[in-house]
Amino acid sequence: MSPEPAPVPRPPLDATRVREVMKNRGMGDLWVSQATGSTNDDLVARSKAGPLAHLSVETTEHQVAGHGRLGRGWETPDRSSLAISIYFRPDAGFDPAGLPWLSMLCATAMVQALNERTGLAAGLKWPNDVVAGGFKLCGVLAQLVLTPEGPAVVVGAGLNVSQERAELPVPTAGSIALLGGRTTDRSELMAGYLDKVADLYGAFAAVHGRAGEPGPGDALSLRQAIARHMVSIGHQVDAHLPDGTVLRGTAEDLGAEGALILRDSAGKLHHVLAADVFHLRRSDGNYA
Ligand SMILES: Nc1ncnc2c1ncn2[C@@H]1O[C@H](COP(=O)(O)OP(=O)(O)OP(=O)(O)O)[C@@H](O)[C@H]1O
Ligand SMILES: O=C(O)CCCC[C@@H]1SC[C@@H]2NC(=O)N[C@@H]21
Repeated sequence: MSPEPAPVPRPPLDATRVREVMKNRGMGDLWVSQATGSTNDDLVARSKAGPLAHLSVETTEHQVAGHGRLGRGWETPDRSSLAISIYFRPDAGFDPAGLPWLSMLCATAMVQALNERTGLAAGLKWPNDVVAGGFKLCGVLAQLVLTPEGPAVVVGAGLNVSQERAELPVPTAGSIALLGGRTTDRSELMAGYLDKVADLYGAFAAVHGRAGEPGPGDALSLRQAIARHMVSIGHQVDAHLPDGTVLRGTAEDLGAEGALILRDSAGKLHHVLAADVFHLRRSDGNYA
């Protein structure tokens, strides 16, 4: 009989390491709790209680009441996954049209960090999921917050790191450990993710109004940086809409307004907004 595989170690997060990256990238404060309901909720509450520094971050070792898109739940077991929420408050005021972009920006940052750090071929399942090997590794949730200083955004990412199969809630979910990723070091993964968020934010700010040195190609470069990682492009997909109908088409590109551009069988183009999609699935039955 072969011995049971050794369980993946689950050490505590090294907050010093994460803080160092945040300091180097000019980010805000970091709060780490042992357990909480939802890191998004915590950051929203903080932002309403007093001014927060732009790019402040909330994380927890154990999130017990995480939430996902459209009111779905999100499971983040103790030390085996990451729940990271980031506060975005552009100096020049936040244009709410930027909300889907911030969500896609964070998902893309996670894709880039996973590709570099774990060696997994991660991709973006538009609008807000990060997948690898046909499994969902990470989900992203952006929330608009009305703070006393004006509108701001909290974007939370939940990353499955070292869960075993039985610890994942649905068959379409995967973890870095299950997929054989090179590292399950949550501190490294978190630092890598925040570093990529800081990189991509420059391109976002050029378009959506934070003082900076926008280059003329920045609007395009953000869209291209995101589109490059979208796994649906070139595949036939079914967009399940809130009214129960399904729009089927080949995913062609990411539109200027953040919409998925689908071409139906009659050749007609449809711009589908994230807010209008209940589920996006490949028409061939594969998850991603
Ligand atoms: N740790 C987790 N990993 C993956 N899925 C999770 C996890 N915790 C909860 N879930 C839930 O499992 C379900 C998985 O749905 P799935 O992501 O496959 O649907 P989806 O339509 O692709 O999601 P989305 O609306 O985010 O695109 C969702 O309800 C999701 O919130
Ligand atoms: O796939 C989804 O529907 C999005 C899941 C988002 C989960 C993250 S975990 C950190 C943050 N806190 C929450 O309550 N939700 C997000």
